[in-house]
Amino acid sequence: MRVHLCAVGRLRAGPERDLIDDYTTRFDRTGRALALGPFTEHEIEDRKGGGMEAEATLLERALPSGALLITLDERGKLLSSPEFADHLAKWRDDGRQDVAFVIGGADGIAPALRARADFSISFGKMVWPHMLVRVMLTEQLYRAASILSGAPYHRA
Ligand SMILES: C[S@@+](CC[C@H](N)C(=O)[O-])C[C@H]1O[C@@H](n2cnc3c(N)ncnc32)[C@H](O)[C@@H]1O
Repeated sequence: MRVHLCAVGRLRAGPERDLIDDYTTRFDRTGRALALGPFTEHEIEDRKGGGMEAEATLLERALPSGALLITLDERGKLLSSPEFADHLAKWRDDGRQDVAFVIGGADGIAPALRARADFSISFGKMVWPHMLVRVMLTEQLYRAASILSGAPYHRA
């Protein structure tokens, strides 16, 4: 199952980029034997300042057709890391070819796009900067792959 991240904003070189590259490299390596990955990032940018509606249009365009749509949203579902790993495994075992995680911009994800999500994940009730949410998601993807492979990275 290919894993996509569709996110608002371009992440330049720096600590967040380094962390994401590290976690996604690890995820791809660990996920290969589990039929998880590769990971692909799709960054969108609305240069006209059209807000979350314009961003939603660009995000929709970036979504691979037929992908399972998962939004990252503070109003979403709280999961433990093993539960997240179980969800990934279930989506893969259901025969999904692509799963796309969507992270919004400063104003969040437009309600219409949120409404059509297959699932929504919360990293807690607090609002995090979107670039940090990218880092957290990629770490959790690597952690999930480690859990599913039986590697000792995750200690509950
Ligand atoms: C700065 S936040 C936008 C917050 C905005 N008030 C909203 O209503 O979504 C940018 C993006 O980061 C992600 N995000 C921020 N906090 C999050 C959390 N606690 N759980 C999951 N995703 C979060 C969401 O995708 C959000 O669209």
